[in-house]
Amino acid sequence: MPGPEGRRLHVVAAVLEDAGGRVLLTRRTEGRDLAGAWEFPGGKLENGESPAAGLARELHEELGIAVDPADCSPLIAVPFAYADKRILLDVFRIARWEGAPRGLESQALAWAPPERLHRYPMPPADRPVIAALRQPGCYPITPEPGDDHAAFVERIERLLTAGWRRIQLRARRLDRDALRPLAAQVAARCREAGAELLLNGDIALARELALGVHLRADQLPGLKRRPLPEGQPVAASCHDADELARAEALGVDFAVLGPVRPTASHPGAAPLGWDGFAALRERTTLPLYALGGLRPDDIAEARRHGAQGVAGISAFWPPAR
Ligand SMILES: Nc1nc2c([nH]c(=O)n2[C@H]2C[C@H](O)[C@@H](COP(=O)(O)OP(=O)(O)OP(=O)(O)O)O2)c(=O)[nH]1
Repeated sequence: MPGPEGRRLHVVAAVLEDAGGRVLLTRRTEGRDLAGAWEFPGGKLENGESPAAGLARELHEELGIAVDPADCSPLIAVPFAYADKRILLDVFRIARWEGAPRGLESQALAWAPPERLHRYPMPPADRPVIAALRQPGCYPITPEPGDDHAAFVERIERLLTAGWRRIQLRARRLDRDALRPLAAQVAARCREAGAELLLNGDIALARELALGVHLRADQLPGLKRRPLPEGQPVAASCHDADELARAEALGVDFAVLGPVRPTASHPGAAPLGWDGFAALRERTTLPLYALGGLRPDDIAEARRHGAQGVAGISAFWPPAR
């Protein structure tokens, strides 16, 4: 593995979507790194080029299309360490272009429906990009439910009305018998709204109620395999490289990494800062939510550091009525 001092290549890549929402992938040709893998079209930035101008150049050279750099909007920038190099995979959505894409370098092209993207063998650095395209950008976490469960459920409904589609129910002070009916009620509301619900920590209850589970970091060493089948989401809370490696080896779907900033809920924890977050991001393919003193409008900054989005409690939870 290259050390942190190793040079980082700035790679720009494009998400081009057709009228039906399909995404253009190109296949890496023989004789290059990662030959045969499908990828987002693009390439290495040249000295002095702005990312959008470099991407327009690459798309013209590789696909014969004309793109105005003003039509490139940032999606996510993923710092990633391969065995022999470090890259920043800087991905942009392209709002419009002129010409029909053709493989001018003998590369195969495929228009992939978004729900099938994960079936194409792609470089490891692309996993968080696909997550940013397909998965919710925010992951609200509930505070403790307290005694008034009806008021709690009403606030969950407001989270759903606000458009959040992936929620963690975090009720560590309720015993399982008290949690079961509340979790079942919240799960029913989430299902109606087409939202995912992950239960903090309680694998057995998640299994019983067919929910997802969000694993605490201290649960990771005791698990030998992913505790729920594919299709039932599994996530993990992580704070360092070891925990991320454990979560990835278990096959979790995504992780929450923090704290990025100081936070009232974890006053003793040393904040990672965005640079610390990005350094940990380099060593894992897991889609990550950044956590710790963040708000929904921090999503653009989170994506500049390789997170697909932000998670949090207080900035998401609606006020009492
Ligand atoms: N274009 C593109 N490159 C990607 C993606 N994901 C990913 O890890 N990469 C990596 C592969 C390469 O190491 C680097 C892109 O560089 P490049 O396309 O100029 O190709 P290369 O390193 O093989 O260099 P060369 O042989 O063309 O000179 O970024 C992706 O989705 N699109």
